[in-house]
Amino acid sequence: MHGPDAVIPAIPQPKVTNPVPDLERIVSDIAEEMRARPDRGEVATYIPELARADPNAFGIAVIAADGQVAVGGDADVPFSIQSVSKVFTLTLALGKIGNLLWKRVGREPSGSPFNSIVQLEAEHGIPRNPFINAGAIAVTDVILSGHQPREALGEILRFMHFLAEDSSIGIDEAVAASEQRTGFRNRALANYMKSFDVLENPVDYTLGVYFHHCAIAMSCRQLAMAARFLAHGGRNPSTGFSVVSAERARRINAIMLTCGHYDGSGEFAYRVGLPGKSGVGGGILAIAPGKASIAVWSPGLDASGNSHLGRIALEALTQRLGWSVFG
Ligand SMILES: NC(=O)CC[C@H](N)C(=O)O
Repeated sequence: MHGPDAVIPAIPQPKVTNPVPDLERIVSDIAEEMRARPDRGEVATYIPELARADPNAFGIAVIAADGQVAVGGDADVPFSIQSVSKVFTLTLALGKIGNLLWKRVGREPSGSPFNSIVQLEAEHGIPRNPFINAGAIAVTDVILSGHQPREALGEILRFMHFLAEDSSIGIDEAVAASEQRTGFRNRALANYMKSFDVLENPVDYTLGVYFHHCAIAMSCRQLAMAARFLAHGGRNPSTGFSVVSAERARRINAIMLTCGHYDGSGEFAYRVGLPGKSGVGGGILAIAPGKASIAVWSPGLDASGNSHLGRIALEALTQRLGWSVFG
C-alpha cells in the first residue's frame, strides 16, 4: 500500500556539493583581524562624494558552490562599486556584439594607472583593456548604441537585479552627479577616443551612462551574489540557468586576473592568486573558479587605487583555504 505521499512528485533539488569546512569561522576571523588593523589606506577624494566614506568600514561576503553564504563585518552596507561595475558591462557588451568588441578595445594589461592618457595616443585611440577607464568607456558606448542613455542604464541595472536576485539595487545619484561635475579626465579620454571614431555615440551620452553605472551602490553580499556565474562556468548555481557560456566566463576571469587591478594586477595575482576586479569605492570582487564568488570592501586605497585592506583580506582568505588558482 502506498500512502498519500507516494503521489507527490519529487521536488528537484539543487546539486549539493561539499560544504567548505570552517568557511564561516575563517571569514569572521578575517573580518575581526581587518577591523583591528591601524593601516587603512587612503579614501579616494578625486570624486568628492567618495571622500565621505568611512575608512573604518570593512565587509566581506563569500558564496560557496553549494550556496553557503559566509559574511563578516559590514557585508550588508551598500557602497559605490565604481570600476567593479566594469565586469558586468563587459559581460553585457560581449553579449551584444560578441568578439567584435575586440576591434574597439584590447585585452592586454596596461601597466598604467586606471585613468592614464598616454597609451591612447600611441595606440590610435584603442584602449588597452576593458577595465581601465578608457576601455570601460568604449564598452559602455557599445551598450549604449541603438538606445537612449536611460534605456542603456536601465538594461545594466536590470542585469544586476537579475544576477543578484535582488531588485533593490540602485544608483547613488549623489556619487553620479559628483563624478559628472568633476570627471574632466574621463571627458578627455572619451573625446580623444571619439576623434578616432572609437566611440559611436555623443561623448556626453556615453559618459553619462558610464558615470551612472560606476555609481551603482551594492553591498558585499549583493556583489558576491551577482558574480556567481563567473565562478561556475557561466551558470547561476542556484537556478542552474546559464548567464554566459563557460568559455566566456573563463575569458572574463582571465581578463580580471591580468587587468583587474590596473598596474597592481601583478601584485594581486602574486599575493591573492584569483581573478579580481577593484573599484575606487574600495570594493574588490574576486572569483575562485569552481569554488566561490567573493566580495570585500574597505574604502582606504593603496597607491594603485585598489582597496588596501580588501587585498590583504583576500590574501588571508586564499591562503587559509588554499584557493589560489596557481595551486
Ligand atoms: N578605478 C575606478 O574605480 C575608477 C572609476 C571612476 N568612476 C572613474 O572613472 O574614475
